[in-house]
Amino acid sequence: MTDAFAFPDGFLWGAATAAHQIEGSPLADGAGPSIWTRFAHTPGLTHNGDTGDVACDHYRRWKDDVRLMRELGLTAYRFSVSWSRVLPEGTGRVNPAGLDFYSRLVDALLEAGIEPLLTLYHWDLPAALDDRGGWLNRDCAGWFAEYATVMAKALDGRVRKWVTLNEPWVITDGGYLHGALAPGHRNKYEAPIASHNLMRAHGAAVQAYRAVGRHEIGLVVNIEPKYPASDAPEDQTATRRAHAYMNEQYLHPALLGHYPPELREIFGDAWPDWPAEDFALIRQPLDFLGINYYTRNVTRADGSWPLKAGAVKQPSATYTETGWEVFPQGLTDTLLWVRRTYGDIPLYVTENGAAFFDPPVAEGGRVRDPLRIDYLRRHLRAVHEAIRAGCDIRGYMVWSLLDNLEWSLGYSKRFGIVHVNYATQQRTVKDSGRWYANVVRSHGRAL
Ligand SMILES: CO[C@H](O)c1c[n+]2c([nH]1)[C@H](O)[C@@H](O)[C@H](O)[C@H]2CO
Repeated sequence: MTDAFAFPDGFLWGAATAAHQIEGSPLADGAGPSIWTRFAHTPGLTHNGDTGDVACDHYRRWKDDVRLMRELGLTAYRFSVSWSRVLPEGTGRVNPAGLDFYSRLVDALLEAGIEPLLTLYHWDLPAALDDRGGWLNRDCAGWFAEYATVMAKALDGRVRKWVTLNEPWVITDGGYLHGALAPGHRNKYEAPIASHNLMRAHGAAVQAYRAVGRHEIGLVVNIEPKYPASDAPEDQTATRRAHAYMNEQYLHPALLGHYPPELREIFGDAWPDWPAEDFALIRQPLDFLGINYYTRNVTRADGSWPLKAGAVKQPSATYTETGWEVFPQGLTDTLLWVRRTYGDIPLYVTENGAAFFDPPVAEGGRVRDPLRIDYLRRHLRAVHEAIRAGCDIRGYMVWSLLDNLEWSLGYSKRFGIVHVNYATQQRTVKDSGRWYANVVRSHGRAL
């Protein structure tokens, strides 16, 4: 086996999931509802009316799933905590059964030699806090800090890698600007406020963690590199606008202490003058960044609201079931851009994967998913190229361990390296899962 793809010692090989997408039992044992409990039970808002009431039944099958991770040889597992399972009203009263679920999960991971990466917020805000304004209420920073303190006191030491938010861009663009995600608002004036408050909450949670925790905390952002469709000035400026809106809007305040100027141009009178002290709160020293990468965007100027920038389909490219171009070079470009722009902060690829149409489980329990193997192989090679170019990349989490609830798309899209039969909850390791296990075993050399 060549050392062409030797990865750094200690590089973490993992898989990622999120509470609402896999756990099920959203109201079990004293848990409170989240905005996704409400959103999915609102007719017409999710594919087929799919909800997270059962999902992958991970709340009850977690021991089997940890066993599965151990069989795959994973050395890390990124998961999220359901805030309203632990704090049913979002603040105040702690639900011991909720905290105990995550404590037992973490102990089982450690027992299996798997490093937990814990995401505090992966989109499932307690409904009780949404009733108080949710991310539109500046008090959310204090609510999130209180929740971070509860979790750090309970788990820090066993959990040594913490993430505050998963993808503030998707939370805002989906939940407050375009309305495709919970809480389903479509409001150009609300979006910047929710977005800014999310980042204030991120900063407050980092401060709260550091008052209790002794390990590492970071932020996870989705980055979609933008490539101009032409040299035409309007396409160049549209590309710049899209890049600022999706890729700089969160890393700039978190790491540089200011927003890119294009945001005022995009939102116009909907972009407030933020209090200067907010940026001191938002810009907290971070131990790492998590980068979620799926695809790129070839961008041209168009009439879309409010960005006036849209994607140009690439005729010769392969596209996934979610309509995303397969473009591994974009991952290398992204990782190098982050290092160039924000310095040598340690990085994890905290999500990367693809939904393809998977055939049913064949006789003998095989799921042939060659397109996913090709996608993962090419993207892992792209990670290695960035490492060779000097990026300090410390781990890779495939999205996802299990087929799961793809938010508003319901169960129609399968990202897992393990197939889930939702009727029987039978797990079947796909060919991509066996392939990934071999890559992990060889520490990347089998790429
Ligand atoms: C816009 O793509 C984002 O980077 C993105 C893709 N994904 C995500 N963020 C979320 O973090 C996951 O919960 C999704 O299940 C996953 C697959 O859609």
